[in-house]
Amino acid sequence: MTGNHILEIRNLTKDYDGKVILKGISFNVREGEFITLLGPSGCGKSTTLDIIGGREKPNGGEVLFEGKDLRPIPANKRQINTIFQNYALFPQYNVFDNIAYGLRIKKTKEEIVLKEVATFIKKMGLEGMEYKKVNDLSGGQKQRVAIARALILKPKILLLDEPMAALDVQLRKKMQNELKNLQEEIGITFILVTHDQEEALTMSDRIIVMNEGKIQQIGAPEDIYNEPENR
Ligand SMILES: Nc1ncnc2c1ncn2[C@@H]1O[C@H](COP(=O)(O)OP(=O)(O)OP(=O)(O)O)[C@@H](O)[C@H]1O
Repeated sequence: MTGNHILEIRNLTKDYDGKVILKGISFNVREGEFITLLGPSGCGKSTTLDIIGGREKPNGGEVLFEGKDLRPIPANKRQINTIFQNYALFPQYNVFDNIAYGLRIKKTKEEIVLKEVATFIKKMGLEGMEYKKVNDLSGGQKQRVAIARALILKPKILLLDEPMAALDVQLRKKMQNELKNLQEEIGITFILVTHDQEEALTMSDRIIVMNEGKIQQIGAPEDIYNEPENR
């Protein structure tokens, strides 16, 4: 962690059809940090992530990436990728083609695509599965394909929207460890959304506790655990 702020969120507001969802959200994210947005269903965690990723526009406030206003930059031009709960993989494609997708869209030379995909297949422990359809994979394997597909584009920030919510408890623990180790190894910034307190406490450098469109507390896991400002 270098201590520089890769992302600055200032006073974000958002409403859908007159219903206020975000009521002025502000926080900074340091480069290389593992940060978690924790809060109950409907508190605005995913909406915050969608604004950072460029899938939604805020009504007010600013998002700065490396000090520059992100708002005019379309989602596909941001150095930010997202992993969703259902992974949004292409079921008709095999593992290799799913991972290769982003590079091919960018018209990367096939020679480089082959090399890069092979690197990520190895890194994610997916050797031998290259030609399997993604629907024939286990939940954990699907998650690894989704991670490889996102990381191959070399984003500076990876957004993770409840990626482990669909996994059973044992696999969830395993994938939490894997994800944490991977983040430490590659050193890029992760922003995780979860409603699972234990997940937030075990994985994060800092936790942002949200409720009803507001931030209630920001702190290291031990601070949040020892001195919670609410339940
Ligand atoms: N595109 C949309 N149009 C209308 N309302 C929306 C839209 N997206 C989200 N909402 C509403 O905004 C509120 C906050 O949703 P959001 O997904 O940000 O919450 P969350 O904290 O991530 O919760 P969850 O874990 O349930 O996704 C919810 O009441 C949701 O119904």
